[in-house]
Amino acid sequence: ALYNDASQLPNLKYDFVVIGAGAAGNVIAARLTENPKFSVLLIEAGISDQDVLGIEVPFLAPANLPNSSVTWNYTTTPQTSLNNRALAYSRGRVLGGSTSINLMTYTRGSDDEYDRWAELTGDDSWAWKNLEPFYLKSSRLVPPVDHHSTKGLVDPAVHGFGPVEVSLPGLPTELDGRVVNTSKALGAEFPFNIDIQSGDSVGVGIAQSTIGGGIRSSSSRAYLQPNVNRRNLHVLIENTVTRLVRSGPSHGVPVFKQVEFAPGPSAKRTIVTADKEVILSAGSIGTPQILMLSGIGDSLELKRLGIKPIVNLPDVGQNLQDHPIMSNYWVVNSNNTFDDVLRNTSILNADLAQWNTSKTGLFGNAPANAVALLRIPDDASIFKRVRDPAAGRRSAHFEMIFADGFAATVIPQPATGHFVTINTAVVSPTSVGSVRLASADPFAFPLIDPNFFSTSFDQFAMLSAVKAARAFMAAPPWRGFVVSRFGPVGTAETDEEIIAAARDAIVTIWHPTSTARMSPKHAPWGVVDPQLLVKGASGLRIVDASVMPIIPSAHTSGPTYILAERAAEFIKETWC
Ligand SMILES: Cc1cc2nc3c(=O)[nH]c(=O)nc-3n(C[C@H](O)[C@H](O)[C@H](O)COP(=O)(O)OP(=O)(O)OC[C@H]3O[C@@H](n4cnc5c(N)ncnc54)[C@H](O)[C@@H]3O)c2cc1C
Repeated sequence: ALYNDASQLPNLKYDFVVIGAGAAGNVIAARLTENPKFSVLLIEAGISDQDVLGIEVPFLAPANLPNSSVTWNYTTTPQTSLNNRALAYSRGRVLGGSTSINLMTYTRGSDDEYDRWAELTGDDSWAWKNLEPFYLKSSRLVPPVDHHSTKGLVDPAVHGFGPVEVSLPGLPTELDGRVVNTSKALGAEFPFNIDIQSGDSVGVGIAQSTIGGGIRSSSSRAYLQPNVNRRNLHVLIENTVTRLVRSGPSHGVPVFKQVEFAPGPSAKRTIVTADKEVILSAGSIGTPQILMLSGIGDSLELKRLGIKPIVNLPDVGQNLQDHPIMSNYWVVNSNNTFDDVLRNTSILNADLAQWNTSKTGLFGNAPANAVALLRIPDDASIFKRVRDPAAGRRSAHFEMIFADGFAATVIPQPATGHFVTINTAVVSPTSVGSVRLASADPFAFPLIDPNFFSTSFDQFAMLSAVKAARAFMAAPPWRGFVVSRFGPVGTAETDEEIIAAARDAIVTIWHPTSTARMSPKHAPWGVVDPQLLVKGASGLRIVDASVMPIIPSAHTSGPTYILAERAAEFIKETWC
C-alpha cells in the first residue's frame, strides 16, 4: 500500500526498511516482498509517478530537466577545468528515482566491467559469469511499439526475462540507416555491433532504450507498481530520511537499524525500526549524504560540521565519478529532424495526441536513436603516459550518441534550421571528485564536485571522440545530407581550440557512481564489503550506484539493476 503520511502507517517496525525508491530500492523492495514472511517499508522523498506525463512520454524526458517537481535540483560546485561553470546536477525525486527522469539509453556494460569489480573487491560474486543470472532477471527485450522488423539490428539471444522493458526505437529516423551503413563502410575504428548487451560493448548500433509499448519502463513501472499491493510492502512517499539512528552496540560494533524521517524541515520527525536490516538506496548523492548525517564518514570532517562521528570511514562521499558529455552539431539538409516539433506547438500537440492514442510516433521514442561505444587506438600517444583506464578490450573509452535534431545542452536551439546532434562522452574517465556535506542540516543540499575534465586522459578522450564524430559524419552515406558543422564546438579546428570549446560545452550525462564504494572485506579503504554491508557498522547495507567500485563504461541504470538483483539475493540468503 502507498502512504504519504507517516501517522497512517500501520507499523513502525518492519523486517527491512529500504531508503529510496529508485533503480535499486525498487528492486530490493520487490524481491524481498516475494517472501511473504518479510515485511518491508520503502521510504521515498519524492512524489508518486502516477500520471506524470513528463515521465511516461519518452520524448518528453528532457523537459523534466534540470529542475522540476520530480527532481532534486542540485548544482555542482564551480568546475575548475570547465571555466568555473557550476552545472545542473539533477537526480530523480519521485517513485522510480532517476529511472523516472533518465534518458532511457540501456547498456548493461561489458563483461570486463564486472570482472574488474570482482578483481577490485577480491570477490568472485561480482565476476560476470556469476552475475549473468541477475542481468537476465532484470530486463527483457520487447518489440518496438510500431512492430517494425528489427532483424539484423538486435540479438534477442543476449537478452533476459526481467521486468524492465528494453526496445529499439519505435519510430526509425533518417539517421538509423546512415549510422549502420557508415559503420559497415568504415569498419575498423567504427565496428558494427549488432547488440552491445552481448558482453562486448564496443561498436556502433541502434540504441536500445528502457521503453515498452512506447512508455518509459522505470523501476517504478517495472518493479514497484506490479507489487505495491502486496500485504507485506508499505511505501511511504513525500518523506525525507534525515539520518540513521544508532540503536546500540552489538559486540562493540554500532548498530544502525533505526531510520529517522520527516515530510519537511520543520515537521515532526518519526523513527521507524528494522528488525533485520536497513537498506540504503538513496543513490550516489543521497546515500553519502545520509551516511554522513548519521555519523558515518570522515570523523574529522564530521566533527568540524558538528556531527558526532560514530564510524570513521573517510571514503564516504569520495571517489565520485561521472561521464562528461557535450553536444556536436551539424546543419543538415532535411525537413524531418525533430527541430520543428520543438518550435511549433501545433506539431508538438499533434505528436502528443498520436502518443495519447496509440503510444506511437516521435513521442514514443527516446531522443537518441543510435549509439557508438568506441576505443582509442592502442598505439595512441596518451597510452605512453597513462595506463588504459578501460576495464578491458570489450569496454569503450568514449561514446557517440546520435539525435535527429538539435539536442540543446549549453547553447539553445536556434530559431531556424535543421540539425543532427552527436553527443560525445568520455565513458572511462579518470577524473575523480566528491560529495561533501555543506552543513549538518539534512534538508541542505550537499556540495557536489564531479571534478570534470581534470585529467589529461579525459581531455584526450574527449578530443578523440570529437575527431571520431567528425570522421564518421564525413563518410559517404552522409553526403548531400550533412551541410556543415555548427556552434563553438563545431567551428573549433585545432586540438587546442577543441579542448577550449569543450571547457564551455561539457555537461553531465547524469551518471554519478562510487561515493560509497565496495572494497575487499578487510580492506581499510572503501565503505561497504563485497556483500554491500557497511564496514564497521551492523544492520546496514547499501544497494545503489554509489557502491560501484569504479564507474563502468556504460549508462548506469543497467548496471544498477544488475547489482541490485545480486544484492537482493545476498539479503535473502542471509535471512531465509
Ligand atoms: C537526467 C538523467 C538522465 C540519465 N540518463 C540515463 C540513461 O539514459 N541511461 C541510463 O542507464 N542511466 C541514465 N541515468 C542514470 C541512472 O538513472 C542512474 O544511474 C540510476 O537511476 C541510479 O540508481 P540509484 O538506485 O543509485 O539511484 P536513483 O535511481 O537516483 O534513486 C535514488 C532514490 O532515493 C531517493 N532519496 C534520496 N535521498 C533520499 C532521502 N534522504 N530520503 C528519502 N529518499 C531519498 C531519491 O528521491 C530517489 O528516488 C540518468 C540519470 C539522470 C538523473
